[in-house]
Amino acid sequence: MSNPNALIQELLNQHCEDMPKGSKSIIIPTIESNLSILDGWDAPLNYANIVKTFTFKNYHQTIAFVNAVTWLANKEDHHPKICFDYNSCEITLTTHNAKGLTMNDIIMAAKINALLD
Ligand SMILES: C[C@H](O)[C@H](O)[C@H]1CNC2=NC(N)=NC(=O)C2=N1
Repeated sequence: MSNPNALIQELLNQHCEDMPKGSKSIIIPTIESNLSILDGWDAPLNYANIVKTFTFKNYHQTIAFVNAVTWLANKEDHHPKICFDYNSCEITLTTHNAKGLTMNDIIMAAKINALLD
């Protein structure tokens, strides 16, 4: 088994790909092995999506993060659901065109975590 940092770096080196309508979602073992290296991300809804809640000190920090995530989403053309409050932000990733999870969601999760490194 490769070291987690190398696997995360591999994800960070990748970019989201175009997923036409009807694209296949990834299988549960692939989701689980990636989640085991992605700090804080869970698949609570029967692997339909992955979710992580980030917490911050105040609204300035929260919206700076939200702005960074929206910038990344447009750059990668893969758009998460973002719910935020004064000091927290819940990100939900799924691939609408696959009606489930694809590697785009895994890549985005790694890139979102890296925003806070
Ligand atoms: C045409 C465009 O690339 C697609 O509609 C993209 C845009 N962003 C997307 N974001 C997400 N989360 N799922 C998609 O299927 C998706 N499709």
